[in-house]
Amino acid sequence: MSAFPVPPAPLPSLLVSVRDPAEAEAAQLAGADLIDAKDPERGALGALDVGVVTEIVTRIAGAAVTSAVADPTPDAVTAMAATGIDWVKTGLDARDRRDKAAMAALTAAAPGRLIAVLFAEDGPAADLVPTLAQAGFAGAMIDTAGKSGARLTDLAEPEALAAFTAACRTHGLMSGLAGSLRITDIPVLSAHRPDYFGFRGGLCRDFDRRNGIDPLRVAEAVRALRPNQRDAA
Ligand SMILES: O=C[C@H](O)COP(=O)(O)O
Repeated sequence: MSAFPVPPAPLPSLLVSVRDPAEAEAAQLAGADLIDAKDPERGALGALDVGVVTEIVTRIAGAAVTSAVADPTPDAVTAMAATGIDWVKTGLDARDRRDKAAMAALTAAAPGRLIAVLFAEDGPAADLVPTLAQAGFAGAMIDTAGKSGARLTDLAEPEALAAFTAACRTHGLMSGLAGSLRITDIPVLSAHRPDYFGFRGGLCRDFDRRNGIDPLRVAEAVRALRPNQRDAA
């Protein structure tokens, strides 16, 4: 046995998607690690106006890490990066996944700060990770494109998720898992060791992602992520 204890693997962080500064503040105060600006009325990857994102950045004021969705064009990514957000997320659909030049143009618009959002509906993603790393993405996550039916766990086999997060670790990319997750998914999916879990609907009133964030559910998700950690208060 080693004389030195092996440090435990870092626990996944909690990303919560918010639509405005009030939700951002509520989610941060409830313990979210990563505040993600997104318009839930506009599907999986609805970008908010840059003015609203700037207000969210100002309201959070460094109390949590921030991210925001941008449309998949260099101009949109540049504009979102200029808000002062930490990370910019942009979707890569099945066609975008094959276009290396377009990927490089996107990452050049937010060097070191762009996260690729892949969709579970497009199939396994592990094989794409080396290409994403080469194109300059800082991270990659899997989400679901559809937000009214199948969840991540319906669309992706555990082996595919494990291969994806492992490939991200190998290639130095931050990894995330999302897609109509519920708090009860956390213990099961934690086995894949993603860097973060992305939530919206599962932390909203009535589990409807168009409703407001429920801070009690955010706090419950934090407890599920850190079962051995006592509340700070
Ligand atoms: O980035 C994460 C998404 O906002 C997750 O949304 P959802 O939990 O409603 O699928």
